[in-house]
Amino acid sequence: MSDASYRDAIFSTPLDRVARFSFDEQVVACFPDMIRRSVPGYGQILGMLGVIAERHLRHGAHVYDLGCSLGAVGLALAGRLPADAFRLTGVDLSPAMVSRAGETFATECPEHAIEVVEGDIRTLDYRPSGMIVLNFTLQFLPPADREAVIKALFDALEPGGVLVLSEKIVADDEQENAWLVERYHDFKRANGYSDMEISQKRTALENVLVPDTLAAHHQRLARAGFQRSHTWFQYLNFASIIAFKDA
Ligand SMILES: Nc1ncnc2c1ncn2[C@@H]1O[C@H](C[S@+](CC[C@H]([NH3+])C(=O)[O-])CC(=O)[O-])[C@@H](O)[C@H]1O
Ligand SMILES: O=C(O)C(=O)Cc1ccccc1
Repeated sequence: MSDASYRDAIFSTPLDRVARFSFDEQVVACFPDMIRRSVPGYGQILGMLGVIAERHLRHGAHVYDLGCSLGAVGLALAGRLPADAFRLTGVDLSPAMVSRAGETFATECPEHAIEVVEGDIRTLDYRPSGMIVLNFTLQFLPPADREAVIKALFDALEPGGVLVLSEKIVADDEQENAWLVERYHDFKRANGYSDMEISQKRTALENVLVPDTLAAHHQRLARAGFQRSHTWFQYLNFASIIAFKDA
């Protein structure tokens, strides 16, 4: 398969009926462009994941990248840490994503111990790990399934391990939320998306990407057993949390 990446124009023509958003071949082909133009702070978060791994990961520990898409998290870690510093398993439900990610690691960082597996993070048999990353993935699980996954990740983490959870969020306060969503749409417009693209994608994501509040995330992490969790990044209605399992 070609590794070409295209500009995201998926919602640029008027559709009679907007289908539910899915991570199919069409999305895979333009995914790097889509996520960079649609997720405020995406590049900054990736850069910081390498720094967090340097600080918190025991040498040689195992890392999970859950909902790895094209492998951006693994590439960010491999760009910053030597090959013997960690082993990584990327997991994704989309076969199109998994095959492209596997090819990318083989060409970009063949020395690093990185594997990609097709699987559902709700049913995976987790191995002990030092760091687990959910970079904009939990938001796509049905809300009722999220608690059990976070509990399973707490159990899989070794003492002293960290979970990094990046998510689109909704603010508790209605006015604050309206302002954040309006400015988020401005952000997309500034990145070249038309009003029609913004509106059709919004429809496609309804009931597919269901955001939680930051408070709901922190409470769920605490219920799962995490002793501490901090919001370390927020840019409009997108945020990243780090949660710690005591050593
Ligand atoms: N149940 C599931 N099990 C496994 N994977 C899933 C599941 N549900 C959805 N996915 C996968 O989660 C990924 C979410 S994208 C992650 C970006 C990446 N982390 C990045 O840092 O570039 C975020 C976004 O597109 O906003 C997709 O590849 C889905 O196939
Ligand atoms: O584009 C959006 O509206 C988003 O919320 C971000 C996003 C990015 C990539 C796939 C799905 C959602």
